[in-house]
Amino acid sequence: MRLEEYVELYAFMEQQITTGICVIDDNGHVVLYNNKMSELTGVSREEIERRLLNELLDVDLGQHFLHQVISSQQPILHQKQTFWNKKGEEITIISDYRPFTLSTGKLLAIQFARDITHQEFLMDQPLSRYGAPLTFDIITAVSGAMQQVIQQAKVAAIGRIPVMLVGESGTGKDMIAEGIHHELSEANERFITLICRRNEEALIAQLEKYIAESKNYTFFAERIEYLSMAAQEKILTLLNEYKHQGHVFIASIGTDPIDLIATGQLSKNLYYLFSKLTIHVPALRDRREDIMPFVSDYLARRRMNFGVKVHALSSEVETLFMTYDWPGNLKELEVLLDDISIVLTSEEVIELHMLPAYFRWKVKEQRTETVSNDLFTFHEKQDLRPLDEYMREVEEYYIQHALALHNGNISQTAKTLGLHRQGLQYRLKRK
Ligand SMILES: Nc1ncnc2c1ncn2[C@@H]1O[C@H](COP(=O)(O)OP(=O)(O)OP(=O)(O)O)[C@@H](O)[C@H]1O
Repeated sequence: MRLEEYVELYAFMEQQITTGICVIDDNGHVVLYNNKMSELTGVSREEIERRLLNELLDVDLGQHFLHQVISSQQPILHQKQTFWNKKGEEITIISDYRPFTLSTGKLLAIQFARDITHQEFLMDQPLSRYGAPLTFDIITAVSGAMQQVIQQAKVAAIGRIPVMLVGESGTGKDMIAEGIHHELSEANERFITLICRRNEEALIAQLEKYIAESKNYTFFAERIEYLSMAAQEKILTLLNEYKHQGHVFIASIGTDPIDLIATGQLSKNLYYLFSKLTIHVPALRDRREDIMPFVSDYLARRRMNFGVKVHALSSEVETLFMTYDWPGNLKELEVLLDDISIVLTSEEVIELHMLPAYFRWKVKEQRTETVSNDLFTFHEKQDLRPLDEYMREVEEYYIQHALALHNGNISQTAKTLGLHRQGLQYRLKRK
């Protein structure tokens, strides 16, 4: 085939393929953007070509990764992202980012984005970030309190007892529920998460479908207090109706069940049905011994999956981690480590200046008197960070504050901040 014919064919294929493709050059300009990518982001090709990617996209479609690939010349694979595109649609993709050098020496980075929005919607549970079944071995449980949690969870698994997991957000109740599923005396067909924060009609339909099957399932109703009373009563009826089948039922709540019942957020009868065994999962601040083992485990996974060298925290960072209160528990620690590691290449130790500004602010807020100013002043060149990165951290901090002042009410917060509700939701979720 002649070169021109090949180019013609290539152009056709590039626009027909169902993988989103975005290519940037080493100046951050978008040099190729196919139809599928436009469909995913809601931004037209004409709008985007020859412009700077981060100028155009309110959508963080992995600019960090594209820039990182250009500078490191190393591929980054299998990155899952959920975002709201310009048309307000929730999209989930899995991307590979690869470097490419043209014969002219020009450096490019290519993103290949696989659209898994539909599968994600149909899936009963979020993709496990461990890439392996979530057994008890994966859970960090060095502290006596967590060892006891695992012990109780194993008893529940052996006896196939309904369990209520009680604990703050981010303590890993979902992992314990899945751990129980993998430890069952006789294996169940599947672990099905009923996400109570989403559409409750869909949730009831999902439960109705599976519960009537002859196969045995493990149902995990995550944060059951988010359901309306009517939905809770419906679940209760279904569970009673099928209680003689071999299904296993687990539920979680975020706070004390007695308070939830008193405030009308939790059905007393549903609570009794689940709480043959109630397991309290302690907050991270009450089991600080689990912090460093979790960090070591996280860094080991990072080294294995991304080929980075990081293996430790500096003593200042370790002290900070051990004294901070972690209101978002292990999930907060994990997200922070994600944010730090995304920019790591050859560094071996995480130093104080690598901590994102939003985290320094949070620490400062918690302990205004005790924290040294060093955390917030940028007097060394190495403390400076790219402006867009810094501004995003400021933005996140500001939004979190505004939300707290509005008691978590998204509509009111969005109004105060002059954003559409969807825009605020996108900003909250892109973390
Ligand atoms: N003990 C743990 N060991 C390892 N990872 C943990 C542990 N606890 C939490 N994590 C991390 O935090 C995530 C769980 O956080 P998640 O917010 O889902 O917890 P949760 O208690 O189920 O919260 P929610 O009440 O919001 O449903 C896991 O995906 C895991 O990555």
